[in-house]
Amino acid sequence: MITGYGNVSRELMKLILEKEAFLNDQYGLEWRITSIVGSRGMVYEKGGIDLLSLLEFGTGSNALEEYCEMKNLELLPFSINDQDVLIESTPTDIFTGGSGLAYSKSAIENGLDVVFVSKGALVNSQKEINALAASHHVSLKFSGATAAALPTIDIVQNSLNGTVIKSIEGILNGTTNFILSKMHHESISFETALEIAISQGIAEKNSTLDIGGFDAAAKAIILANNIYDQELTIKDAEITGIDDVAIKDILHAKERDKKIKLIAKITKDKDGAKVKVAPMELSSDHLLYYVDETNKGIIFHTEEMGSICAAGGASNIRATAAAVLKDLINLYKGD
Ligand SMILES: NC(=O)C1=CN([C@@H]2O[C@H](COP(=O)(O)OP(=O)(O)OC[C@H]3O[C@@H](n4cnc5c(N)ncnc54)[C@H](OP(=O)(O)O)[C@@H]3O)[C@@H](O)[C@H]2O)C=CC1
Ligand SMILES: N[C@@H](CC=O)C(=O)O
Repeated sequence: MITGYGNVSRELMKLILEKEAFLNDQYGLEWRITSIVGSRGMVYEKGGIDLLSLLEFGTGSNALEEYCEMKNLELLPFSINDQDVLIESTPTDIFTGGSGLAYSKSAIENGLDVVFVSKGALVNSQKEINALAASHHVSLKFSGATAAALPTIDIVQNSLNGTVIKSIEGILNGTTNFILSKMHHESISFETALEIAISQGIAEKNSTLDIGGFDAAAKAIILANNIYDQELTIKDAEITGIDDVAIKDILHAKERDKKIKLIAKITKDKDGAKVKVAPMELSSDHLLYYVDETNKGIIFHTEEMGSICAAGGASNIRATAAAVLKDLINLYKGD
């Protein structure tokens, strides 16, 4: 079941169709998507939605309505039927959790595992969601909500088990990194670079979430809450976006072989974890200096393993869909 039929969900359908044989051969997995929920209602077909036909239309409720018309179906009110997993991909509401919170709670209460692409539910209510999931014996995955194709939470939950993570710093938002890179390397204006990011489908529906640093903060909060067992929300983060970064600031940094990057920092002291997002000048001895365009990067500073850096995982809808597919595979392989 999918909530939110936008760019990412549609790309996921394409991936599932393209990789159908591979998923079956390699992992013994076969999925049927029986429900897709848009803001105007839900398509439900017990035997599975005809993805090839649906892909003939665009995205959103218009596409769902056109599909229903073609198949002689009605859009139904949201309900959960016989599904195993929800992929939550509605627009992120970082201040209240929005529809993503309502859909995911309802899914968990009905025994579905949840793969989060949106961040609102987790940023607002991670503890409540974790407790609900535990009481209903379901699993949660959220790579899509924690920088998608850039591995972050997977590293924490696998590669860093047993270590003390002292602090984290990262470039967690592709849109702002793209804008800053285009300004730095090509002297493209802020506005033009933002338009390109929007046209590529990587900016949030409300792009002030990217520009204002809220999206990076949301991802950092989800990581901080999971790593340090905290209950931070967006109100607890100190956030400065790139709104006030002017081309003269970029050029001033460039003259001194520096780059301005939007950096999210997670620190922990005796009072708990703190999240801070702000534009910073990085010099070329900083690993994140080399993370350009829509790429992202993260450095975990650990007590036992030193510093571990992952970089790449460019923000784009195919890479995000692939991160969702990875979560689905990791949920069910070996079942
Ligand atoms: N794009 C990206 O690269 C990435 C996106 N994400 C996250 O994934 C989520 C989806 O992103 P993306 O696909 O780009 O966004 P889109 O805006 O393309 O898609 C979201 C879809 O949700 C639908 N929608 C809106 N309100 C509701 C509602 N109440 N119930 C059901 N459906 C609703 C909208 O269609 P309609 O209203 O017409 O039904 C829209 O098509 C976001 O939360 C984003 O933060 C995460 C990682 C990367
Ligand atoms: N808007 C985000 C994409 C989803 O998380 C970004 O630019 O990285």
